[in-house]
Amino acid sequence: MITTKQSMEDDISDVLSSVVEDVGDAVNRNISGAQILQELLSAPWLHTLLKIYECLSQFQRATPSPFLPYASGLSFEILTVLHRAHRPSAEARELCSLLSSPHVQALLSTHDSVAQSDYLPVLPPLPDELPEDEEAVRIVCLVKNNQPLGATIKKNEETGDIYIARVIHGGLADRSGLLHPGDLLVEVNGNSVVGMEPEKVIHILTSSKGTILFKVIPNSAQVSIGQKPVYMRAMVDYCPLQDSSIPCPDAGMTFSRGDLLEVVDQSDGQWWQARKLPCGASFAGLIPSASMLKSKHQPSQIHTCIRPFTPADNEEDPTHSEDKRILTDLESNKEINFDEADCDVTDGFYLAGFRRSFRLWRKTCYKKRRQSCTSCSPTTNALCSPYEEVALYQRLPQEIHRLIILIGASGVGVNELRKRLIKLNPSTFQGPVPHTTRPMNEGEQTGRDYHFVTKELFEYMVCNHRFVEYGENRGHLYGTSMDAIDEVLKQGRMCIIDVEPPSIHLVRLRNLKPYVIFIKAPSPERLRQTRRNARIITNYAVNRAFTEEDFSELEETSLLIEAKYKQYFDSTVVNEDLQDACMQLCSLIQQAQNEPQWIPVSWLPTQDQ
Ligand SMILES: Nc1ncnc2c1ncn2[C@@H]1O[C@H](COP(=O)(O)OP(=O)(O)OP(=O)(O)O)[C@@H](O)[C@H]1O
Repeated sequence: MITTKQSMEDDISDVLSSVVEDVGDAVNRNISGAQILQELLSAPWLHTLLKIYECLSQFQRATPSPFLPYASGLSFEILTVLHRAHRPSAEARELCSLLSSPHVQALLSTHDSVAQSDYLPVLPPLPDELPEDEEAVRIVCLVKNNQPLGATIKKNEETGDIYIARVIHGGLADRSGLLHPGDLLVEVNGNSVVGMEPEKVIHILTSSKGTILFKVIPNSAQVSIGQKPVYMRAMVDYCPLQDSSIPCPDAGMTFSRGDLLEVVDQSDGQWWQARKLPCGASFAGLIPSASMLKSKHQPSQIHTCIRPFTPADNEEDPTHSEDKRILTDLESNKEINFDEADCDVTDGFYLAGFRRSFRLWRKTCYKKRRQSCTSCSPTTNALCSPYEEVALYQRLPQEIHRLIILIGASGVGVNELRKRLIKLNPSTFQGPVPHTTRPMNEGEQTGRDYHFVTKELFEYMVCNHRFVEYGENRGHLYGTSMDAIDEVLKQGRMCIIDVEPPSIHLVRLRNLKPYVIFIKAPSPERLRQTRRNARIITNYAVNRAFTEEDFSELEETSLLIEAKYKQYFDSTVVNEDLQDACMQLCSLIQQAQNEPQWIPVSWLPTQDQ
């Protein structure tokens, strides 16, 4: 019967072909309507459909079945025979090496598992006495692998009941879909757990091997809402092992400032579940919620200045009161005017912001800086929100470029790198023209060398928060203004600035969307090797070689900046070889401008923009 049916299906297209033929004959005999039927039946789509149908029926009939369920055994036998051979041929040796390779053996073993339908571990039989009401109790059988179970339990002290407190996202319990927070645990592996201490239950769980059988009463109020992950940048460090309030330290996740976290569960007001990105772990870990973490971290007491404080900072600047300021050029042993140009022109483009006078105000003691240490410290700011919600953002071609900020310890090479970048492509990269209250020198132009302004105007700009940074040196004020940055960006160029780390938060603005690159000092040995012929500018001398004290201070400051501000860094470049560092910077900047990057959600364009 089946055979007849199959052969009928086989021949169905032949039958149809003959129908077409017959209809063709009918057309020849001028039978009405036959023409239409013929066109229909000879349509290519109908033939394609029939072909597919035939293929499917053929596949259904020829269900593949294993020729031999024990391919590994056969391979073993062959290998034994080959090993026994006295003088095996080249082919036999090749076969021997093929069959003993781990890949082939794994393949054969997989073949055998499939052939024997050995997909799952054999589960123990369900208990005989199942209650009538199936909904009342759920029997859950989980097969333990090397992963933790991924669930925490808690005890109701009044009733002695043990509940599932939390199911870790992506863990074994979560993937089973059978255990949920609030489920009442009745038995584990046949042991009643009612009234038992949670530690004892955990002991049963950890000491069980293979399968674990749970009897639970499902939480009837349970609502499973699939939460959309939220992405956060950690602004503080966290270690669950040092946190006595965490309900289960083993389930906790360590993170440090700057880490990107994918928060997958925020249903608990105190403990969230998150994964660190880029994602290595398949399951999440417990982290304190923002409010919880905030309550743990009280703002730190003292603001540490980033440059180590030296005794010289306490001394009055000897040149401060002098009208004519002098520096010594150690190479030529000459006294030089401190306002002497240290400028450059490349391809007709003027390199602004590299004047000695401008760079020197930063080197004056911190007491003369016009920033208040407490208000400028981003640490206090960061502690206000231990997580910063972020989202992927890609700049659109019509948008202005993101502001590029280089951060680094004094002397690490920030100015050198910035200058090299601008020289490399002056029509793309540019620095902002600084403001100063010092008088204009001969040959200088306002808006090119500096924006020369009156003290009153400078102070007015300060009051209106127009400066990213400003300071005083030898009686004159110097600063980098927001307007100067905007000017570069509006010209369609990429603005590259370097700021002192405490000023980062002042430029973390939606319109600038800064991309911060930390210029890191290389290892102590490489630092000394590479800077053998380098020259630095200090408060009293230009072109002075690095001293051992300079190197130590640079290393210390570099570490300090990294430790304190890394949550603001989008990337890091180690300035070992200048050319390499410059190339790395170029590629990072291109990525920042043209590829998706994580930015705070508060910087994302709003709908009306
Ligand atoms: N990778 C490097 N290899 C060798 N020399 C370097 C390297 N990077 C920078 N230098 C040299 O080190 C000296 C100091 O660099 P630079 O003036 O750029 O420091 P800086 O970080 O801008 O410091 P400051 O903020 O104090 O001005 C310069 O002579 C510079 O050419």
